[in-house]
Amino acid sequence: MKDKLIIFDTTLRDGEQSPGASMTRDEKVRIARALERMKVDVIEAGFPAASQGDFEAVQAVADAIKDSTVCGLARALDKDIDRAGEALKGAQSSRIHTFIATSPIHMQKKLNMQPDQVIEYAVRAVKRARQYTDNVEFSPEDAGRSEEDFLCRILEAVIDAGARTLNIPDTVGYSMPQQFGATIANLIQRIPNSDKAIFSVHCHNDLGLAVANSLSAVMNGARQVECTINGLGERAGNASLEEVVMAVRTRQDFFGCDTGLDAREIVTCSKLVSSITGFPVQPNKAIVGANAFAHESGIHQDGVLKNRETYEIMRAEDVGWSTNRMVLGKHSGRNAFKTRMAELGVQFAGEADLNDAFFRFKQLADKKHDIFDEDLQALISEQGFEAEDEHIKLVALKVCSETGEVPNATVTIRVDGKEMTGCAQGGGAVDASLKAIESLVKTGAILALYSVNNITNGTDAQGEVTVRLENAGRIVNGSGADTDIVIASAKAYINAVNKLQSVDQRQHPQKGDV
Ligand SMILES: CC(=O)SCCNC(=O)CCNC(=O)[C@H](O)C(C)(C)COP(=O)(O)OP(=O)(O)OC[C@H]1O[C@@H](n2cnc3c(N)ncnc32)[C@H](O)[C@@H]1OP(=O)(O)O
Ligand SMILES: CC(C)C(=O)C(=O)O
Repeated sequence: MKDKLIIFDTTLRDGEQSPGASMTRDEKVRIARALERMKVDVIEAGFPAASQGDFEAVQAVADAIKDSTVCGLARALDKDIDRAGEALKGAQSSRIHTFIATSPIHMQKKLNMQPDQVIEYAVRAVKRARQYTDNVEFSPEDAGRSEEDFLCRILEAVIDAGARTLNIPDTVGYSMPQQFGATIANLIQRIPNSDKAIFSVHCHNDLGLAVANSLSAVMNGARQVECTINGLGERAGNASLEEVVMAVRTRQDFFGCDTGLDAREIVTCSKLVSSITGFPVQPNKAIVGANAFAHESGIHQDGVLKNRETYEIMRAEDVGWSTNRMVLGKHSGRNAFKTRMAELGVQFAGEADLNDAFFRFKQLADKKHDIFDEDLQALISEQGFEAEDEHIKLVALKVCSETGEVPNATVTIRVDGKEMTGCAQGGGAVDASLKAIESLVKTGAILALYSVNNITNGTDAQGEVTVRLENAGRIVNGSGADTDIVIASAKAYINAVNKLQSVDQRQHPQKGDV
């Protein structure tokens, strides 16, 4: 039977201490419910003495949550502890978390207390908290910069006073993983009554080491980790819940313990916290970033298509993504391209067809950062147009358009292998270009419709132009796509002319007709 690692989520308390991340009572309840669905063991809902609003928020979370323990933070002061005790009255299972700083700098400069006085405050606070609940947690704040001997003294005293969880905070993110792990191991070994309490850690990310320090502590006997969704928290944040949980789960061989969390709720929780706080999740964030399970490069995509585990150590579905993603871009290869096309219902007749489409795809990918399904569909439908009786082809297009001047277009087309060039002016670059083409093909058709859709978003998006030509009762639609709207328009017009003339050819075949 594996050891259980308790997950103590402090998104609603330390997470809320991120400048700009404060939450209303109802928002806290919504997040708490999501955490409960994820089977988080302890939810630290706030600091009831901080304000009437936070008192009510903790009270509301305590009333709403049934399966997780609800915790409130309190300084080592009677008034704070009484406030926490009151706020948690309605909880099915409650915990009071009381703390006082133990580092020389905090004791001298902040608290203005002697070490013995700090121990007195701590013991008194734990005893008072025990009047409200058996479940009392004590934290020696700034333990990362505290003397180990003093930590041993104060922790032994608070265990005797009734604390059942001893949380060792690296309050300013100063510790190094090996050193922090050694501290945890030493405390467990040196404190005579340490077996009566669970050791916990609470690491900050000032040097980007919050998760590493937490995991090092787990390796050395800590059995509770305090963490937040998306790593939210004071300054650079706390250890990120999703990273801790998935590291321990993915490397059970290494840690020998696991959490009881339903990790499939992680992504939902992450999105909820991000939307409520307005803190976006960076795309390359482990586990919950948009790119965490996305592959763009051909070699990786090919590997993943052959066997997912070549480049994935977790399954996207196991943390709540619907699936992993193959992102098509300029680094992609044929295997991924063909697979995505098959998913879109496109089968290639043979290797030559695939190569042709793939070549056009790479050309597009060089022009455009993100290739979406719509881009691929446009690519294929264009390929379809070319396969039709396309005896007119666009060779070159030059447009002159400047303020105060009438736009001018020069177009070269190839008609049955013969190049011809024409010029025209127009009301705009598109108008001039279509008139220049018409001056060469002379369909006499009416332009019945012209529409532009940006296939995807962004200024480098592909534009898809549709034109409708009418001539002597015949109607054809043509379309063309390009990152340049004027070129897309010219392609669409020529596509429509090709269709028109192929209809003409079928009805009135005339050799050499343009
Ligand atoms: C590391 C952490 O994350 S700890 C949690 C941090 N979170 C917060 O501070 C958010 C909630 N805080 C608040 O709303 C306010 O700071 C309150 C209501 C708690 C206190 O407000 P105020 O009474 O105006 O005090 P203020 O914040 O200016 O100063 C803190 C006081 O608490 C004392 N104090 C700090 N920590 C503790 C402690 N653990 N136990 C006892 N006293 C403490 C300080 O020495 C200082 O006392 P002083 O005013 O006698 O010098
Ligand atoms: C209250 C304690 C656990 C804390 O938030 C810290 O030390 O960072």
